[in-house]
Amino acid sequence: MSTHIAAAAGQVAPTVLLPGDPLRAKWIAETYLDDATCYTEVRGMYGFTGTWRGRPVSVQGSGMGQPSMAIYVNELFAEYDVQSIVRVGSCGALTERLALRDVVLASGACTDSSMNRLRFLGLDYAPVADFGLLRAAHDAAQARSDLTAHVGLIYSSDSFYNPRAAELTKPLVDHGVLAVEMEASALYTLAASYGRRALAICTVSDHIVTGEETTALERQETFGAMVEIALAASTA
Ligand SMILES: O=P(O)(O)O[C@H]1O[C@H](CO)[C@@H](O)[C@H]1O
Ligand SMILES: O=c1cc[nH]c(=O)[nH]1
Repeated sequence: MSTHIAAAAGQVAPTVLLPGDPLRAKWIAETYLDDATCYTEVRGMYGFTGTWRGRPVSVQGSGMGQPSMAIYVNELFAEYDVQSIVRVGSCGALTERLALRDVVLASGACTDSSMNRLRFLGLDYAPVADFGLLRAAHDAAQARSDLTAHVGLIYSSDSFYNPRAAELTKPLVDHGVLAVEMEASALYTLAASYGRRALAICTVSDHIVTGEETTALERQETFGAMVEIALAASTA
């Protein structure tokens, strides 16, 4: 086992879906994977491995925010030789171009986090998605008539509650940023540093402009379209 994941060597699949919410991980495993077994419950951050259409797939909770996510992703890449990680998250829409439950395929991620700034000695690094995963996810999304998918930039914030949120997000929105969440930027940077593949797919769970929102149970159990796109893209 690694420091925070109780799996033995070989128990984690090369392809991992990564929701922030460990109960969304459990729901994904129970709903989509065949023969799923739980390989870790450490800190309640569940991880499961099963198969999807005959291909081995794991689903691992990451917790909220880049520091928590980075613990799991570092261990998945370094200790379990994971090759591809697709985050399946929720996000807040920053523009009326998006509607509640739309899906965002994050081509790149801006951030207010100091994690990249420290890694790159103060320089601005541009964390981007793996193009193959992004293209496959876009193809899978385009094949569906039940959702609207957007490809574009998102904002990975260290703060869910920020008294200066409107002031900080305005220039980002003015430069095309679609939505806010809390993990993609560091995920893309870690994938680049390990030479692995990563993509963040997020469903709009709340709308910062209109004030609409989903419930906690809906965020846990009803974002299936995003999961199906992630499974199709990561096993293509
Ligand atoms: O729904 P998840 O995947 O946790 O993602 C979003 O939800 C959490 C905040 O409520 C943050 O982790 C944010 O990135
Ligand atoms: O980080 C997040 C996630 C969902 N919704 C938000 O407003 N922020």
